[in-house]
Amino acid sequence: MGTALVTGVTGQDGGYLVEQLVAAGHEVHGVCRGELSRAGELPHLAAVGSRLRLHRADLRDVTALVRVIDDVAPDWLFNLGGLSSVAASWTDPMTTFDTNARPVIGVLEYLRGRQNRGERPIRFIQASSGESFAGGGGTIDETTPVSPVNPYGAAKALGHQMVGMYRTQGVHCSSLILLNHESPRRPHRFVTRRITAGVAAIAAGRAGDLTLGNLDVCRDWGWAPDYTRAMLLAAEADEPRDYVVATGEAHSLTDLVAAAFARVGIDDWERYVSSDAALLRPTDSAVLTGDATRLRELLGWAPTVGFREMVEAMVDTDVAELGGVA
Ligand SMILES: C[C@H]1O[C@H](OP(=O)(O)OP(=O)(O)OC[C@H]2O[C@@H](n3cnc4c(=O)[nH]c(N)nc43)[C@H](O)[C@@H]2O)[C@@H](O)[C@@H](O)C1=O
Repeated sequence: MGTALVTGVTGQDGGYLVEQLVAAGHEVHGVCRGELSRAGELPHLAAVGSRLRLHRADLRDVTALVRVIDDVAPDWLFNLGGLSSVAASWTDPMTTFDTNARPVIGVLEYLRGRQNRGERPIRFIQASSGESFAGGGGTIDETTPVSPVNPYGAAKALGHQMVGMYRTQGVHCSSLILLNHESPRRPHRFVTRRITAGVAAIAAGRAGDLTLGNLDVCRDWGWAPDYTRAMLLAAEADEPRDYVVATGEAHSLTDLVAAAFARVGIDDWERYVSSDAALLRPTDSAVLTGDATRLRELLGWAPTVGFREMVEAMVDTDVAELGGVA
């Protein structure tokens, strides 16, 4: 059994990864920015109890982060932390860079130093993003050139590229290029949860409409626990590599809205949905999907939850939270 250290432990992916690591019998440490007690109160983190040990460090303070890594000396370091919203990256590009790019460089430098000193190597898994490749449009694989269209994609692109460079220096580091991945733990600022929570509120009679941006965008929406399982597989693989993590299926936002309303028995959903120009993103790629052939063939990965099942699980959770359909 190994020891894992996870940054971004309070996020959607951090939580699922912790649960999977604990279930596999590993010792798990988590890094979080805020009060440790508040992180420990998240029900799914509280449920793993003493199998998870929390450490406080802000990713913007690379020295503090490296100190935690040095203290824990894990076998695997999963870097999932950082500002993850494309929309927010336009309002705070500096924090986007400081949390998504700078710590990656700092950590890789530390790992290279460890290796040069002959210390036990730590395997590094970086959560990269399909957004770093959005400029080309269409389907991305591991050979697609970097082409970000927003500060988030650019900051993540730098982290991804640094991983590739430090791999040439002998550091055991892999970059997982994650397409959109969702779950009932997805924060409400992301579109899937906005939709499923909005549909649940309409079904419960608590809201009259749902305001969205561009319904024509197509994305490759997968099930978040499948994506954290890919991270574990990459960590266990002897050879470090880049891997695209995606279902390979593109769905429009209209498909998603229709599937969510169908789950609560509403077919004439158009009358509930309106568009707000403030939610449009002019530089957005119309279509973004991924080809996970490498991950499937080399590591035997496959998604376990399809698009409709994912939407339904999210709607069901939101409906249950509101006490059911009116
Ligand atoms: C791969 C990437 O995936 C995620 O970033 P995202 O794609 O920006 O996620 P989202 O759910 O905010 O937008 C999805 C699409 O939906 C469109 N859209 C329409 N109407 C609304 C709307 O009303 N709200 C939002 N949020 N989006 C809307 C929006 O313009 C975009 O085309 C993160 O995990 C990120 O960390 C990451 O790496």
